[in-house]
Amino acid sequence: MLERPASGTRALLVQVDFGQGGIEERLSEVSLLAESAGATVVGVVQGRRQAPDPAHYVGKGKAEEIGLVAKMNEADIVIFNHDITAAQQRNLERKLNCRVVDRSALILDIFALRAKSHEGKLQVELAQLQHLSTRLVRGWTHLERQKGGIGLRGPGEKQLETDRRLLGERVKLLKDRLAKLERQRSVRRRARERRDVLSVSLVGYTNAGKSTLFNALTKAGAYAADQLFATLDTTSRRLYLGEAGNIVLSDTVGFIRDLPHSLVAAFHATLEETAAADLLLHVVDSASEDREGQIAAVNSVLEEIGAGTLPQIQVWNKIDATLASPEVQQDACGKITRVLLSARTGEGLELLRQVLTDVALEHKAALAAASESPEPF
Ligand SMILES: Nc1nc2c(ncn2[C@@H]2O[C@H](COP(=O)(O)OP(=O)(O)OP(=O)(O)O)[C@@H](O)[C@H]2O)c(=O)[nH]1
Ligand SMILES: [Mg+2]
Repeated sequence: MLERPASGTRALLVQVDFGQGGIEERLSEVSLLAESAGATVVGVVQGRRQAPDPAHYVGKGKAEEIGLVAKMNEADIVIFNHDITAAQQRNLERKLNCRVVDRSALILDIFALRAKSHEGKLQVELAQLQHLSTRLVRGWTHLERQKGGIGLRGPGEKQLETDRRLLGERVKLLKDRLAKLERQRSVRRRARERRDVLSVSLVGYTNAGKSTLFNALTKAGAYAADQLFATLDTTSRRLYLGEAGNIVLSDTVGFIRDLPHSLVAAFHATLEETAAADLLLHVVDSASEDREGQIAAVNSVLEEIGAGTLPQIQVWNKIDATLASPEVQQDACGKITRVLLSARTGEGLELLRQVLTDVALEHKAALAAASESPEPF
């Protein structure tokens, strides 16, 4: 449904500074997003504003500059690293004479490229249709207001109604199928819970190194790459920890700042699985300039999916790039807060294994104590 930038698509990036800071990091992130979608970045236009312009998002002069740079660099698309309204998109496309894509559409696009499992594909399609349906409605009201409905009645209106109805039917079908898969999944999860195995989820910003760490710990061949959203489907593996026995470790989809809401909604089953863990290992790219911003973005998605209060230990990954030493850090009460390691070189991996072993042993002891204590009735 959404047009996908074909590989080799020449993209011009637009980043507007509203005084929120971290512009360099935002620019390098959107470049990586564009490349992850298969595009080649041919230029960047930056601007500065107090607030978005209602009609064109950017001002008139800036729009002209974007048009010029796009033409000069033979750009096929202009990517705004912002969410723009359907009306702004239409106005811009007309003005720039070039296809315009916003940040949400770009992220949805990458998810569409990456989805492998049946469930993942259904979730992405649902998110795309929901993104589209808000645009149909918004586009409609916008035109209605402008032209008092004239020119929108008759066959055109019928077409829009039909599109909306078909869209609604497809959305309902997808939701039903996903609900069925979710029921099956919760049966599997209950079976796992009955075995009283500690379940640990790797969560974190996209590209932090979750899959690399997952592979290093479990020797599984999960796909790890220098791309955003390399992982979409949750993979779980048993991890043997000697005296503590087995735990279940899950590799999950990465988070990003301003994750499109339709995606969070469509992926809520996958995300809920994250929320069902006993412990979260929050993997952080400690070498990123935007480290603190990424940690905050991940914690806010965790809150959104009801996982904000789960026990969490941060794993500061990529210490080979920061030259820090492997280390376990604790707070004033002795609670473990951080493990510094490198999933790539393996430095500090043993420390993390030991931390997990201790948590698993505590979990076992707590379960044993609970089963020994008399039933409440
Ligand atoms: N220097 C360095 N690079 C690392 C380390 N761990 C992972 N990487 C690199 O970081 C990039 C992302 O790694 P992934 O494991 O795919 O990251 P992820 O968190 O699973 O990413 P998504 O699945 O896209 O959310 C890859 O290029 C890895 O090689 C590390 O310890 N040091
Ligand atoms: Mg991954």
